[in-house]
Amino acid sequence: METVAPSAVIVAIDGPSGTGKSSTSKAVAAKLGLRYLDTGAQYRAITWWMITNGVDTDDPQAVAIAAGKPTIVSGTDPAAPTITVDGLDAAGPIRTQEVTSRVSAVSAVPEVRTLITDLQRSIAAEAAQEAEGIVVEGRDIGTTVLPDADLKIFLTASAEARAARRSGELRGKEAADLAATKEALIKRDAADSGRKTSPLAKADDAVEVDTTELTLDRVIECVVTLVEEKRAGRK
Ligand SMILES: Nc1ncnc2c1ncn2[C@@H]1O[C@H](COP(=O)(O)OP(=O)(O)OP(=O)(O)O)[C@@H](O)[C@H]1O
Ligand SMILES: Nc1ccn([C@H]2C[C@H](O)[C@@H](COP(=O)(O)O)O2)c(=O)n1
Repeated sequence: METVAPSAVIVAIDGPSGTGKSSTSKAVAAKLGLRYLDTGAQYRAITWWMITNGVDTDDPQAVAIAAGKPTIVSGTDPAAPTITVDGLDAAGPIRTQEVTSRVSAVSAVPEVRTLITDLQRSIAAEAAQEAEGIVVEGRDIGTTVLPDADLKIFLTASAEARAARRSGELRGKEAADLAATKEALIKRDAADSGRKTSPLAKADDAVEVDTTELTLDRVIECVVTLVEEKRAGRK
């Protein structure tokens, strides 16, 4: 029988693209001594594998057949998260524009979701047994992957704020204009929210935090407080 450390805490952080899930989750995990899992990176990794192996990402059947082939490994240290595919470091390649534009199609394929969801659950279970717990961020963590999480957070922000944040990241690199960035965000959110299998959604028992007018530090502080309250309430 699996044993869970009595103090272990499982935190699910979901929300649309650019709301601050990764930045917040990493910082909260680091501050509280928890592990950290970026589930978007796993969907990006399998997408990258499909592209480099010539699988047509617009063909759900082809994606489903290939889904079990790559081995994806996530490192969960919030100070240095890692992701490998078949032993290769995929941290850089999974952030390309090509992967970003194809990841929603690949992640909508049920066979892909089943495999990645199982992987996510095993990583969370290991963190609950061997560590103080984990912060898992994504789109369907509170609703599907870890419905019994101790704390569920759903981050939101206006499309304008999210596009401005993303453009700030891209400045000097791809120099994407604000309108195009906003349009791409809205398109990806619509695909992620509209798919049949475990779409992007707020769990009924999630705490919603609108980050539009909040600094990142304020959001981190807010989530740390919610986790600490949850832990204190269990003593
Ligand atoms: N509250 C905030 N105020 C200002 N900038 C923020 C805030 N939260 C996050 N950011 C910045 O916005 C950008 C996107 O944040 P982050 O990558 O954490 O979002 P995300 O929700 O994980 O996005 P995605 O789902 O696309 O991976 C980063 O440059 C981050 O520093
Ligand atoms: N739990 C998750 C996490 C991510 N995805 C898909 C949908 C996203 O557009 C894509 C990339 O995520 P990001 O790196 O932007 O957080 O991965 C999902 O379906 N479920």
